[in-house]
Amino acid sequence: MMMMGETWSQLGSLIATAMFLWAMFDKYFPHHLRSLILSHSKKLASFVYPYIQIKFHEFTGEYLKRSEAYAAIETYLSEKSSSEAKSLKAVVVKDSSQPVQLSMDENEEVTDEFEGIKVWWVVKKITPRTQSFSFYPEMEEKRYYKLTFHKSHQQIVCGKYISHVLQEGKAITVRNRQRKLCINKSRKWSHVTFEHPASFDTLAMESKKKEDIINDLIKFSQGKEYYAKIGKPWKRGYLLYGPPGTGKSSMIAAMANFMNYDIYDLELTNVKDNTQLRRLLIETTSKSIIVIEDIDCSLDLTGQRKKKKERVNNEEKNDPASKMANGEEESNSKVTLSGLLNFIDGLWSACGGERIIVFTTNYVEKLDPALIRRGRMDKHIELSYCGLEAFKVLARNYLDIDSHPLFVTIGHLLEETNITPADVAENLMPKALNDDAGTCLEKLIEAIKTAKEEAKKKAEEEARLKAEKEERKKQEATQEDVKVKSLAKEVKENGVEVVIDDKTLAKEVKENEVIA
Ligand SMILES: Nc1ncnc2c1ncn2[C@@H]1O[C@H](COP(=O)(O)OP(=O)(O)OP(=O)(O)O)[C@@H](O)[C@H]1O
Ligand SMILES: [Mg+2]
Repeated sequence: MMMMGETWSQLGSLIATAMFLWAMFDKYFPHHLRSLILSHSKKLASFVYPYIQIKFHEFTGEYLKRSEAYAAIETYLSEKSSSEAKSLKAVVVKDSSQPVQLSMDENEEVTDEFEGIKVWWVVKKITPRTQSFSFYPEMEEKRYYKLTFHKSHQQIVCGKYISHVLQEGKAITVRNRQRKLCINKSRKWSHVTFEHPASFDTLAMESKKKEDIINDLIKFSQGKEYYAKIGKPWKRGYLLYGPPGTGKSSMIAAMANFMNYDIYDLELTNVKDNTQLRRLLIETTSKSIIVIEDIDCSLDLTGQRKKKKERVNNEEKNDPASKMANGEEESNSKVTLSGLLNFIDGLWSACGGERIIVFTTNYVEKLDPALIRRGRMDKHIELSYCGLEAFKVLARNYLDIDSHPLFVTIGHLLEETNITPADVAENLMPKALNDDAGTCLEKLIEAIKTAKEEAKKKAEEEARLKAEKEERKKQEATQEDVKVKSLAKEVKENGVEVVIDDKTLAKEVKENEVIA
């Protein structure tokens, strides 16, 4: 069967040849007569062949780079090709969840419709006339897509349809691509396929909070024009904070899966200096989440780098965050707070666009306010201990149940106890083959009771230590008071009339002691 677009195309070529022959007779015709004939012949051609053709070549430019438009068209047409074209070609696609993409073979034609307009696509190949050796034989064979449409639709096709094809082709590529989890070991990013199964459905937290985050992400992903309008780079910062095991890392994975983004897990201690940090940033692609986990532990980001000894005070000695911030963690990094701030919202951070930056921390109060102020970290999300609503999500995930008589007891216990979703999840996992939901819930109840008991003991112990400390302070104060009074008495007895209040005297006595 003769193809519609092809028939017109051949007719067009015929007319073009005729026009060429006319032009060859150029010199035999006087100028005014020649232009008259040409103008009429064009009208005739347009009347007989009222179609326009546009070619999209596979390789373009000086360095014969594969055209993005060609690739987008190929992807866009791949679904239509597999249902319409009789001869197909398998194209291997890198980093895609569909590693083989079917595309139409040479001279195959597919039809497409857009706003009631019919267009025809055909793929053509030009083989070079001279047979010469080439390092890139695939570039020697010049392929192109030819789009044919009626000239009355030129405005819609050139204005809307082509950009629709290119956008949709790119969107399909993004949808099908395998997402990456990138890590910075040395100066460069290396990546593995990102396959974390977490989703907002499996994330245990209050539904209102979850909805709020999802809406925020949707708004961000649709905000290209909005960000351009308000003159801000298209990026958003999230600060996730809360105790260990409350789901901060799981939330990042859920965000990446929801947005279909890559993850760049930035290990600041592996970054040599601010210049390297900037370079790593430039190498990130758009549609990605840049993560800095445990930002409080990553580096000393206090701005002014104080001496270690100055900063350590006794109360902080056992705190893991301060241990690392004080340089007990081995790191040769010279990344500074200002370098990091520049990374987040300096000029370089705007290249690429559509990026989310996430910081996580267990100790939000230890972070420099400049680092997490709104505008830099736009949304602060607290992930906290497990409540009844979060527990129900975990029960559905782990036990496939939405209700159970024991839920009431668990609800009461969770109200009184601080237990992380990680601990709840661990206790919900069946330990033996014949463990049913009831058994798992009972085990969880035991675990919460134990946690409650431990917390009570810990609180009692802390209260005891506090009381002891206060008692010690009181005793010290009394001793000092006695000392001051006896000194005052001594001064009086020795006949020296001193009018001095106790506090000033105590201060003087103390200072004298120090000098001695
Ligand atoms: N909110 C949650 N919803 C679902 N699962 C959770 C949640 N919180 C914790 N978990 C479970 O506990 C495990 C540990 O959680 P996750 O690594 O996300 O905690 P985190 O807050 O990042 O902890 P850390 O501060 O130690 O990095 C997860 O693999 C997941 O199975
Ligand atoms: Mg984590």
